[in-house]
Amino acid sequence: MSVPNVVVHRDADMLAKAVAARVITRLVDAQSAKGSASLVLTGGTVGIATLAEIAASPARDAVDWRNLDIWWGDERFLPSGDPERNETGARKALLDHVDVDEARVHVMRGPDSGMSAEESADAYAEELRRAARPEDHAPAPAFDVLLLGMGPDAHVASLFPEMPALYDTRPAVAVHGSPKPPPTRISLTMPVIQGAREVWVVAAGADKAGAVRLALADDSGPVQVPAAGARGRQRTLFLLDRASAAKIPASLGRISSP
Ligand SMILES: O=C1O[C@H](COP(=O)(O)O)[C@@H](O)[C@H](O)[C@H]1O
Repeated sequence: MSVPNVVVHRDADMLAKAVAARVITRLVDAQSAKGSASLVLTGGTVGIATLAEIAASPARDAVDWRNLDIWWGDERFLPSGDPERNETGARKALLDHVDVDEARVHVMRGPDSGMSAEESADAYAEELRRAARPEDHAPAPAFDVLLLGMGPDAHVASLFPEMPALYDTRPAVAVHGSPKPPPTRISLTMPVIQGAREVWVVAAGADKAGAVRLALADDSGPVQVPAAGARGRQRTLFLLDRASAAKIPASLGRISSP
């Protein structure tokens, strides 16, 4: 697993713009190297703002959108089209504006599919297994970029502190009793997150400062601090605004943009 690098931007708006530019560059590089790329989306405030900035970027069509697999780190278990679904936010902000191949948009199904949360998680786990290649050495693809938002409680995806999903080794799981509404969710598990080539944790706002500090502390464990387990195989980035970076110890290296 890689050691996190921290990059701090002026504010949430600049953060979303800068992450959007990074996503575009990383996808273009991956597609140049191997023809296609994979991107895992997150919900949440900065996550969706980043997608809107990708859509607004003049460089957005440098990405070959049809040669991209799109996955989600988590989903709120709500019917298709519900405004609280991460999928709905992602479609509105980005996917409705670019020429994606629907067959490569891997949504986590909601209750309108007729599936229970467990069945939906199992179906997603199966889809991940089918997409994994032998060189991934895992029951899920080694995603090029896996984006994660983070809550003030340090949750990432729908992995909340101390909850059973944090011990699960299946690729995807149903989460019940989420402390953040809605209570039922589907989430990738920690081994799948840690199997991604690059994990980028994106956070903004003073309410996240304590969680950011804990997520970067050497002595935090992922059961109490799920974001402390958010590490990629090759690269981990914590992409922050100044407010969320305010409690990081001065001794921890970081790059600050103007
Ligand atoms: O519920 C969720 O929350 C987190 C963080 O959201 P934010 O609004 O505090 O940025 C998000 O990463 C996750 O995907 C989502 O389902």
